[in-house]
Amino acid sequence: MLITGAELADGRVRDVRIRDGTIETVASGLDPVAKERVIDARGRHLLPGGIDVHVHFREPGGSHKETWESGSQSAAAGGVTTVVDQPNTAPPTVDGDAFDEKAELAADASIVEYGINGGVSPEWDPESLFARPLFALGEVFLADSTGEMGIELDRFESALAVAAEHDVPVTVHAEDATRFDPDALDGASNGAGVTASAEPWSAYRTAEAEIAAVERALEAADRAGAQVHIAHTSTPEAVDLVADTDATCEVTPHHLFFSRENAERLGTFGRMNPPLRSEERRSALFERLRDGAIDIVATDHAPHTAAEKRQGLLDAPSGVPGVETCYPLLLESVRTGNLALETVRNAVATTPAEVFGLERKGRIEPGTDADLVLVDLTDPREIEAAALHSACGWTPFEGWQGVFPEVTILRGSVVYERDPVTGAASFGDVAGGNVRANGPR
Ligand SMILES: NC(=O)N[C@@H](CC(=O)O)C(=O)O
Ligand SMILES: [Zn+2]
Ligand SMILES: [Zn+2]
Repeated sequence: MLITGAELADGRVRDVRIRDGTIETVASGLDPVAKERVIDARGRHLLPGGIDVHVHFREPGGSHKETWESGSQSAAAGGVTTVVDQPNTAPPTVDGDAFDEKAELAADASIVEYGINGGVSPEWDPESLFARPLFALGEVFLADSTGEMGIELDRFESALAVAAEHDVPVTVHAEDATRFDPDALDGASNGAGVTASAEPWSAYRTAEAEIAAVERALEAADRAGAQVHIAHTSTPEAVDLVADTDATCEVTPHHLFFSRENAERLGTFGRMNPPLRSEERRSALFERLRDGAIDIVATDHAPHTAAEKRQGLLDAPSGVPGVETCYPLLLESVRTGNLALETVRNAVATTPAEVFGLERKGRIEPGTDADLVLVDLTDPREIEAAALHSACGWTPFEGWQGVFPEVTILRGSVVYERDPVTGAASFGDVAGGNVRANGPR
């Protein structure tokens, strides 16, 4: 395949030749060879496929919310070519058998590359788990969230030690439940079918609870000599704590674009852990992304059905979908001049690949996997749930603008294409693989 005349994130205009799933040449003036598919990319940008290190595709056990098929289609349609699935499934991915069950589902249905994380719980079996090609350990929950997998500090410290021994990174859900404010939930509307404001949820799961948990997680990781990555960091204070260490952090699109000021309108669709923060913290978080102080944007794609979310605030599950709207929302911020394109490319692809050791991914260079996204930065579209592919059928970003992929390519094959005229989506006959498939770590 030859992609001609594409602009790269650094502004160079290049032709890119792909052979056997790998980028062979990035140069100017390449001519097509016989029978080669040519994609004329003039006027468009070619970016590395997104690497979303934090998704919940819900299988096994939660396929009414999402499946590997629907979740990976949603990823491909949003320009994401590698996802990392979290362990709070049913059964939780806390032993070798549960890993194997999930790995089989992913191998059968995922149209993007995937990593499968191992989980930590009182029942976890590190021996059988670490005998599998784990992507990472985590998210390790320091407070309960969906799936009630919260663990105590001593178990966290022993998990860090095992992970360090196996040289496996650890992703941490850092909230300290002892610093939640349960009084904030008094009187929270719990009427079924009432989309109560999410505001009490933000008052309950306080910013201080995140900051304290991040501090403790960083100290424990330092003591254990483990590589730690802080999941869905929602406060600038926590980002700054991480910046002072060799740990890494991620922020989600919902914490970059929504704040407590949206809690009323979103109702229970705005309930997630950690919760929405103040507008002041949101804008400070966005500023840190703009200034390159945030390593990674990951979505914490956490679909629940609309019916599940339409319960009262105390009963609705936490979490919002995001894998299909992440790259588009960030590219819209580039189009409107709020983010640099290289910042977005780094946060969505290059840095996740570096942090998690995916040497062949995240960059458009000879010798890397041809995981690519073609976008027209002059052509934003309205985000509509009906046009998205997650099984949950809704998005908190309904009505927002996003720059969506025209073509998504996985290891040299077209995995997703949008008809330029009708906008209809088509998915290629492509199977994603386990990015740690080189056997047990
Ligand atoms: N973020 C959420 O609010 N929910 C996530 C779990 C998690 O990431 O805590 C989920 O799996 O639903
Ligand atoms: Zn979490
Ligand atoms: Zn999560």
